[in-house]
Amino acid sequence: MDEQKVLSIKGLLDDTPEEYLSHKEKYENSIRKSVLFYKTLHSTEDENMSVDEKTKLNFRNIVTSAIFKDNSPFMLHNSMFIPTIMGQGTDEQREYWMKRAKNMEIIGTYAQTELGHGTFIRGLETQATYDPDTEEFVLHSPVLSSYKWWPGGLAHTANYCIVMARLYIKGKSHGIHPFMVQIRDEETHMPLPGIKLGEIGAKLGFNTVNNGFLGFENHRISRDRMLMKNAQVLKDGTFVAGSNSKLTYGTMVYVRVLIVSNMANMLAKAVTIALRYSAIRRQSQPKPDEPEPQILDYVTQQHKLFIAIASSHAFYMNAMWLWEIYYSVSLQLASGKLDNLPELHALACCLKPLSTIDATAMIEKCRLACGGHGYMLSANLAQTYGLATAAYTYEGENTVLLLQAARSLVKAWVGHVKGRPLKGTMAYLAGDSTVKAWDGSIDGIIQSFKVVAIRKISSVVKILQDYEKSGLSPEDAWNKASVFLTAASEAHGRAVLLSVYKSEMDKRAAVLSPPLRKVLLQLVDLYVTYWALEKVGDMLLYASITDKDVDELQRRYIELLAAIRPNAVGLVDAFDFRDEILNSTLGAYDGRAYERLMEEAMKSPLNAEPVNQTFHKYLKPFMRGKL
Ligand SMILES: CCCCC/C=C\C/C=C\C/C=C\C=C\C(=O)SCCNC(=O)CCNC(=O)[C@H](O)C(C)(C)COP(=O)(O)OP(=O)(O)OC[C@H]1O[C@@H](n2cnc3c(N)ncnc32)[C@H](O)[C@@H]1OP(=O)(O)O
Ligand SMILES: Cc1cc2nc3c(=O)[nH]c(=O)nc-3n(C[C@H](O)[C@H](O)[C@H](O)COP(=O)(O)OP(=O)(O)OC[C@H]3O[C@@H](n4cnc5c(N)ncnc54)[C@H](O)[C@@H]3O)c2cc1C
Repeated sequence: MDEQKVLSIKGLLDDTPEEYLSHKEKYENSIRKSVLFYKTLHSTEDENMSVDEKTKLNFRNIVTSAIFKDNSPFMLHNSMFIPTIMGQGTDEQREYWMKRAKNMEIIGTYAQTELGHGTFIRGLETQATYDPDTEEFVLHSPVLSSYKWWPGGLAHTANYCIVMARLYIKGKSHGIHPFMVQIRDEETHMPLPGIKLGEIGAKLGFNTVNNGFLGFENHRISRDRMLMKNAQVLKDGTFVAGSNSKLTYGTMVYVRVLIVSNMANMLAKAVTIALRYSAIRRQSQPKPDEPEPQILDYVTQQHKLFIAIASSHAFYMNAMWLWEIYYSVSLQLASGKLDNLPELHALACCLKPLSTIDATAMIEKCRLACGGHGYMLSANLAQTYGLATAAYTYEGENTVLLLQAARSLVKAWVGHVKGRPLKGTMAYLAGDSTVKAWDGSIDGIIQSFKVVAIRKISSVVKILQDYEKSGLSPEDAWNKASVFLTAASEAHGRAVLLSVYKSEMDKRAAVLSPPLRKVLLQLVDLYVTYWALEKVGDMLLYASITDKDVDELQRRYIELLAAIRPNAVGLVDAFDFRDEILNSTLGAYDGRAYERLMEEAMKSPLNAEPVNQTFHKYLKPFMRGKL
């Protein structure tokens, strides 16, 4: 895909800033641009690349950033509707639906969350009752809380959707399964009979994604609309269970992995904006006889921003590593081999939360590092924050996912104590849990993070066991210990993030030019040292670091900031975001932030006239005491 070609399409980029459009106009404008973009995508698509690959490669970098300061109403079509057909449909269903979906003959979404349930999938109330007489499913929303609520594109855009509903056959529940449901007429786009649709209203962000609600009133669909790769309903109503009920949740694992790479992208955008602005912004005069310095020369500013560059690299390396695991587990699942699914699930339940927690916090720090101009919507930092912070919640709320990971860690540890071998990314738990002496090397610090994880996991297992010995039920013990369970998962996630970033960089270092290797490894050192200082309490408690070692670490950290400073602008330029994609008055490549701020200000509708009509209508009479 030639970005130049896409970005040069007339009408893709806005003349009127989206900030000055109404809620309805924003949506309508997004549809207009999404259609323009997709027409380009299809007109220039390389036959060998699947649309899914193309949209994954390009959609994220161009559509969601360049022509939207928000996400597209088509977002769920690519990120969940298509992947669910691929992962949950039979060969025949895939053959039929993928063709229509890839060609954009239909637009879909993924409707799982309900007004009353998001996290607790087993609590979903939308019913799909099988009628063997007509070989149909009857979809019904029995109560208000069972209305689907949140799915992107559901309100006015999609005409099909994957509905996750509770399957009933002869009065018996068979759990949650995916159903392909047409929700709007393909010609008139009117909601089909028995289907209530609407938009859920304005949000902190995602205001062009068209998140909607969906209620069913005994709406009938044919039997072949249940996606039956993992479980089947035969004509006579016989239910054939899948090898693992959680295979139905496969799309969520896929998206959680996607989110890690998406956070790398979001954070890279934000730090490019903030760092470039910090290079052109001059402020204060620490030295009376010298000009105002670039704010990038303030070490506090470097402390705010350089970790964001390193974190984007770390998330990217971890995401690529996780994708490899995802694809290999997916191949194993296809051949019925399920034993690596729990580890993939646990990994995704660690890395999705940590990457979204860190990215959200660091994007906000990028905004704050730009002072007043960072508060302008034209800087595109607030919107980037809004997009990133949504990922804390969607695709599995972070606390809940960290608790899921804790389930796996506790099971692994209890098994290890009983002599069961540990494997994969949890194998290190069998390692030495005492650090003889603090080894301030990067590998030594990473080892210390592993020791912290081992110690936190083993101690929370002890807490659980003590609670149960005291008479608490396993569920109550789990809830009582849950703060420390999430802390143990975070510690495991940190150890994974650090060790994968280091090892993936070491693999690549050999092929890098010496100057590039030096700079990129400085970022690894900065990342590891930053987190050792952030988690200095854990280091003191579990990793036998002394106050002298901490002092040394602090000095090393400051030296690393100074070492990175000369390459800081080059490092964000290397993310290679076009100005149209950054979509920011502060982050443009030419550094003309002040001129762009003024240009954008003049686009405010209020600047169309020197005196607003409210002066004569309200102010003047008021000020003359005549109101
Ligand atoms: C910029 C644009 C382009 C890129 C953008 C990138 C991404 C954006 C794309 C989409 C985002 C936009 C929209 C968002 C969509 C959504 O949010 S869709 C809805 C998502 N909803 C969820 O994720 C719900 C979260 N809840 C759950 O996953 C489960 O309910 C939970 C696991 C939390 C608890 O379920 P429960 O049944 O109670 O689980 P148990 O604790 O009993 O565990 C049961 C066992 O099952 C195993 N397990 C659970 N989930 C999975 C899984 N997904 N895969 C494999 N295994 C799973 C679990 O480990 C337990 O096993 P054991 O019993 O321990 O052996
Ligand atoms: C921008 C956005 C887009 C979305 N798009 C879609 C979409 O396209 N399709 C779709 O189906 N859904 C979508 N969602 C919904 C999303 O998946 C849910 O919001 C998410 O799964 C969280 O569920 P919930 O909102 O019910 O929160 P809850 O689960 O009600 O969480 C509320 C609080 O309860 C806590 N909590 C809940 N359960 C537990 C537990 N077991 N232990 C401890 N604490 C717990 C949570 O930690 C949290 O603090 C979207 C959400 C957002 C914000």
